[in-house]
Amino acid sequence: MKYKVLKKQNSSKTCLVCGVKNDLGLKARFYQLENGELASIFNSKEFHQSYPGRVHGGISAAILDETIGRAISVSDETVWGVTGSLELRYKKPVPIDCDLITVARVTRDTRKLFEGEGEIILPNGEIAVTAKAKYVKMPIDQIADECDMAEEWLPIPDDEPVEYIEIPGR
Ligand SMILES: CCCCCCCC(=O)SCCNC(=O)CCNC(=O)[C@H](O)C(C)(C)COP(=O)(O)OP(=O)(O)OC[C@H]1O[C@@H](n2cnc3c(N)ncnc32)[C@H](O)[C@@H]1OP(=O)(O)O
Repeated sequence: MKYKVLKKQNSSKTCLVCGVKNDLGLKARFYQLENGELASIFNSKEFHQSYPGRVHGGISAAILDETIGRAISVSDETVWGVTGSLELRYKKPVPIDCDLITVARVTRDTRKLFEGEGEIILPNGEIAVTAKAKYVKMPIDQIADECDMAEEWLPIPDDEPVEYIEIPGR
């Protein structure tokens, strides 16, 4: 099924997952969808692998952590949080050299915490990895006290604007 993109989220400069200047990172892009979910897209590279040809489980954990954590911005972009817990189930190998879609949503939102779930979906529609995570809400200046957000948290120029995202298997 195809979903309309309502907004492309900002990215940071150096984050392992979204950092635009981190050449060894995933350079993932994050898109808010019309159905309230958040989708991320990244292309897995050889240097993300564990066994030959297979994305490292820690990389899958990282993309799920960030996609679920960012899903809170769909309803409130002033909320920031740090990961308190992350539980994963690795169901299928995730291949390298592949455009991978991760989709996430918030399942619980309280004054102090939010929880969410998400999955990495393979191009053939199979769900490769699922995760549930819990975040403790925290003001951004408490998470990163010496960070200048105007320099660190940037809109990404849209060379090729993405208007719709097809989520395989739906
Ligand atoms: C939003 C953008 C997406 C970002 C995605 C990526 C995020 C990251 O990678 S962050 C890096 C990894 N995580 C961290 O560095 C966090 C390190 N840990 C900490 O700073 C602290 O342990 C912290 C803030 C999680 C909790 O601090 P603490 O003083 O224990 O909090 P406290 O006020 O006692 O607890 C608040 C609530 O959170 C719950 N909680 C605390 N720690 C955890 C935990 N690890 N897991 C689950 N729940 C927790 C408590 O049970 C409490 O709930 P309740 O009031 O209902 O009992």
